[in-house]
Amino acid sequence: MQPPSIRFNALGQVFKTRSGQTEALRDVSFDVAHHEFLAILGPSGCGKSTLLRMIAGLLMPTCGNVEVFGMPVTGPRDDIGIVFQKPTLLPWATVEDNIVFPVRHKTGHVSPRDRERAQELLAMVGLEGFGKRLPDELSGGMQQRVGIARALHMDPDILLMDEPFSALDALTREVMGFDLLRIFAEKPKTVVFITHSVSEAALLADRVLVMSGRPGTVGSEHIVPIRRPRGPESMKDPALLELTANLRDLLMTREAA
Ligand SMILES: Nc1ncnc2c1ncn2[C@@H]1O[C@H](COP(=O)(O)OP(=O)(O)OP(=O)(O)O)[C@@H](O)[C@H]1O
Repeated sequence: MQPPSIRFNALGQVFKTRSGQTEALRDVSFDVAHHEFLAILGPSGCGKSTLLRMIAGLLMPTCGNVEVFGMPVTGPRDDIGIVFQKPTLLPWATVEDNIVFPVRHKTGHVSPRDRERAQELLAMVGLEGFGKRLPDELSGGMQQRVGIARALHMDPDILLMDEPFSALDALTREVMGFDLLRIFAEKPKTVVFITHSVSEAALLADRVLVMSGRPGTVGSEHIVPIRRPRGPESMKDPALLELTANLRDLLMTREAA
């Protein structure tokens, strides 16, 4: 069996600010298995984004540690891709140039193969033929697809997604969820996916962590009891509906607390 891709060891995070200190996370321990899709749910401010930033090496924990592939994280790494709530594309660069931006940033040049791969990824995210457009010429959903293609371009082993669909309308969001299922079925990755949508978490993930807070800690974990491949019909699966109802109850209780 493969060792876990990500491991949190008794991790804590205290932010010190001019107005005092905030204990954002306390004693967080969990693993994310190789090619597991883990969704994280939890009340606002319980530290979900903070967890992602620590996996990505953008923030160091104040106690405990986070390991990626068995090594403590000490800084940003190339084998982790990140998709944020907003795609933050360079407005003056074409869609294709945005997708190859990380490789240009890392190596200083872009090869014909890099451009070919950008085209393949555009097709994969449903944007074939849009490579020469500027971001402003695309809808919010299309821009978010470009952000996903950019995160996949360096073929990262781990993909971190922080509420990637929260700025989208409900229908686009649902379509993007099904697209993600297809993309990861073609090319499995270890994914950590933060969302406030219970049904999105249950549809996409192998396992759902529900955090409680604050300080945030792991409240409970739930295996998603439906098989892959998944699609629109999975939304009607009684096991998924039961899990969704349970998660919703849990979150309501936690939000109220
Ligand atoms: N750089 C920072 N400096 C000070 N406090 C911070 C910083 N980053 C996060 N925090 C605090 O840490 C706590 C957790 O924040 P975080 O953004 O991780 O929560 P979250 O669960 O992702 O919230 P949401 O669901 O609303 O996006 C919050 O109380 C936040 O104010």
